[in-house]
Amino acid sequence: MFAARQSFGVFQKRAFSASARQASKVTVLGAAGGIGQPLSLLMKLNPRVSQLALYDIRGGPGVAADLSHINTNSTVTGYEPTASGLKEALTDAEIVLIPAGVPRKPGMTRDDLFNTNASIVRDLAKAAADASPNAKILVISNPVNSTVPIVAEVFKSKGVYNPKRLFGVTTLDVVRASRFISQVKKTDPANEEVPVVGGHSGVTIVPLLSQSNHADIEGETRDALVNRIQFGGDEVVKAKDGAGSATLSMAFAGARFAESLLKAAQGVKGVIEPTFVDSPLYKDQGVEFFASRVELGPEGVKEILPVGQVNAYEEKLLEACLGDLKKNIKKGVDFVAQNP
Ligand SMILES: NC(=O)C1=CN([C@@H]2O[C@H](COP(=O)(O)OP(=O)(O)OC[C@H]3O[C@@H](n4cnc5c(N)ncnc54)[C@H](O)[C@@H]3O)[C@@H](O)[C@H]2O)C=CC1
Ligand SMILES: O=C([O-])CC(=O)C(=O)O
Repeated sequence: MFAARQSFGVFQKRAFSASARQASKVTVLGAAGGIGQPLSLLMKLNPRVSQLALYDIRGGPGVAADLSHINTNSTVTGYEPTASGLKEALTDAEIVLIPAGVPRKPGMTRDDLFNTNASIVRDLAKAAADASPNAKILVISNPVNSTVPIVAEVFKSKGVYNPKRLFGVTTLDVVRASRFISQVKKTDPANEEVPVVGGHSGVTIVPLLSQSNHADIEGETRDALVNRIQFGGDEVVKAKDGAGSATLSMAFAGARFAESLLKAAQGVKGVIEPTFVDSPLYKDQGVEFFASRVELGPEGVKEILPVGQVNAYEEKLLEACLGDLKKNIKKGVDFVAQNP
């Protein structure tokens, strides 16, 4: 008990000095949704955030009024679903989190969401390129493998694209990998880190168990674990039975990634997160975006770390990933070319 209280005190003290260092406005687009609400709550609890701007096509001001009663120092503002509301929400943002769009129902793939979510993300990206061209853009809306290239193309068309500031949020995959491996090995997930590279759907999700604490996992146990990490999203979609996909674990993961970016911006060194970015790693194979471990810095991406050594099994997983990923990326790029 004493140790727990003591570490809480240390956390509070560090958090206070961080918040005193720099004002950080965080904007959430899609803030009234299943992910948006708990994600906004976690941002309201983050002492590194000074201003929280909440926008949704419905319900933004209500969520903002509710959260604004929480006794942390940040201000919370909800915006009307108008062009000027969106512009105000985005102006001066350091971080823009985008969980706007429809979620899956059982039987759907993430790619089945493309027709609806592509135009939602394109339009929000246009507004962000105009109102907050220097913000770090964190794309949660699926299919991430395509929506991130959509944002890139929109920013390019407006002459404000900076690949260091665009991120597909794949943190949930590493959160799941850490939890699932700890269940297999009966360990504390706090001590389990499994790099997950590639993209964010099915076989494009490539867990590198050989780089975890348990490189010895083999055979059926390995196959089942890899499959569970790749299709963890489906597990939740099925259990929710038509009521959507992961929201609470995604809010946790999104808040972790935003916190890492804020930390790096506020001077903390050595912050590393896996994320889906404009990446040189497989460009020679025509794959422009790829998730890998990335060191974050004040500008966003500081250094994209290599995939590292993989075994023959993982080499095969990577092959399958790259084929699908290339198609998903092209679909996003083509969409903006055909529907500017
Ligand atoms: N990257 C990841 O790991 C994950 C991504 N997702 C994706 O996140 C997205 C959101 O999921 P949920 O929050 O569960 O859905 P939801 O339907 O509960 O919430 C989406 C919200 O977006 C809003 N919205 C729709 N169009 C908008 C627009 N043009 N501007 C602003 N807001 C708009 C809706 O009004 C709604 O409040 C889905 O596409 C889902 O597939 C979900 C889980 C994990
Ligand atoms: O599975 C989905 O549709 C939502 C998602 O991306 C995830 O939970 O990883």
